[in-house]
Amino acid sequence: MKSILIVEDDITYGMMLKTWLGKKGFQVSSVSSISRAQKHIEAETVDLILSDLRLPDRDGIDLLKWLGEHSLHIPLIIMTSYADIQSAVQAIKLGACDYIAKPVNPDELLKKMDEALKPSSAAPQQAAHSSGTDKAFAADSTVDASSDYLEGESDAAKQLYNYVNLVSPTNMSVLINGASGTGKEYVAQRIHKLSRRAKQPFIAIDCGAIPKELAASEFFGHVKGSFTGALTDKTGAFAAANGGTIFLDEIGNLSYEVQIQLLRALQERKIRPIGSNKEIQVDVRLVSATNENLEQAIEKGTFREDLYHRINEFTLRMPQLKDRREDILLFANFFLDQANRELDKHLIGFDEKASKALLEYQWPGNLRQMKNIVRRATLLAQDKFITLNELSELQNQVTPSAGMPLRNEEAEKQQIIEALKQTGYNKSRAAQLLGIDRKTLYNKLKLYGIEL
Ligand SMILES: Nc1ncnc2c1ncn2[C@@H]1O[C@H](COP(=O)(O)OP(=O)(O)OP(=O)(O)O)[C@@H](O)[C@H]1O
Repeated sequence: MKSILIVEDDITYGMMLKTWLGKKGFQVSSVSSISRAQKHIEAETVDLILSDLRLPDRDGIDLLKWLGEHSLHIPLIIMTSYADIQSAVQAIKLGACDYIAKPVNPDELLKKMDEALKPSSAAPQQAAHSSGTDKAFAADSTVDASSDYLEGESDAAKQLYNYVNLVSPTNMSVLINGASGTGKEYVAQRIHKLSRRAKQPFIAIDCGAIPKELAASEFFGHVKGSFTGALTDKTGAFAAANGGTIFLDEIGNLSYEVQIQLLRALQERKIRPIGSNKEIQVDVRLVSATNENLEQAIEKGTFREDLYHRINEFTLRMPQLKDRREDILLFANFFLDQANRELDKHLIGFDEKASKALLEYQWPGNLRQMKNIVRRATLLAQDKFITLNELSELQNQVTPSAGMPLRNEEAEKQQIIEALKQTGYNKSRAAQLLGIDRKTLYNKLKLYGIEL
């Protein structure tokens, strides 16, 4: 597999390019300055460099000169938003094999890369972006699968783990966005395991669970006597995670004051325990998770925009279980195996009706709910297979054409919301499920102020 180095200071653009080339079967690294590029080239094999022209420290031309001075014959394609002919000509004179104007046209780039890789390629017949190497790329992404972890085979899962594999080795702050129980913490651990920090600590903090007054001490530690109740010195999570990864779950729950302190710690890479006058240098990678819309929280003024940008250099969106149908039975059987081991049972699987019910259920609580339901069913099952009898929870969802009981307005509103969730917000199907026509559903959405 050919290895490509992208030198680009626009992180989002670099990441996009990296993802795309990764899918084409290249092994891609991305750095954002010339000095980092030099370090990378000294440490790793690079077959081709794609470099921006203007970078924060120096420009692509300097990189070319440096390569020449070090007799490194690595083909380099200049990418430039300022497709000015002068710089391009100068770059080519200095040994760049080509240049391409930004925004880059994908086909044109692939063609130029092909050209650039040809002369030095040891095995030219092995086209780097053939479907064969695409497969190799996918296979790479599943290495390290441990028995307590399942990725899934749906498109949504493949896309998610493609991103996880891309972002893990970087130092980027990752924000994992998704509904409760979708596996956000699992993904955070995965990012840590696949990073260079894997041997260092992974410290998880549930920001929703720590009392407001104690949050700063949890993060940064305190010295004995610094406040009532500080009976001993305490090491905060940042110091404990030094060299490793800190995972802040439900980050939207942090108070405004703690957000300010957190931002400072991230910007300056230094923390000061409460009551101490000594600052401690820390090197921590941040992964955060939320199930709320932080952009809305910013608009409401409850979440700081500057912190949001700090924690969100890369966003991962967790798919809901109902949107990864191909994975439902995989996970159900996986949780069954886990429960078998845990409860010392030997069930074989789910019978046909049970499997159908698993597939039809909407899983509002996602993987966590499924794991609990399967564990309970495993405990209850008398025979070799789990049947509908052990899956009574699955019967509680709104059933088709039940007709909507006009109990009270709140109950009706909740039922509409539930039906919408269960149908992936498809109004026609939700109306069907509720036993009312579409028009009535629209009227009720308006009446209850339900916005989609
Ligand atoms: N990929 C996976 N493979 C196997 N089990 C998983 C996977 N993802 C999640 N789980 C299981 O589902 C449960 C819920 O996952 P997790 O706690 O990561 O979800 P979450 O999105 O962080 O939830 P919350 O928002 O409620 O904190 C975990 O206890 C774990 O057992």
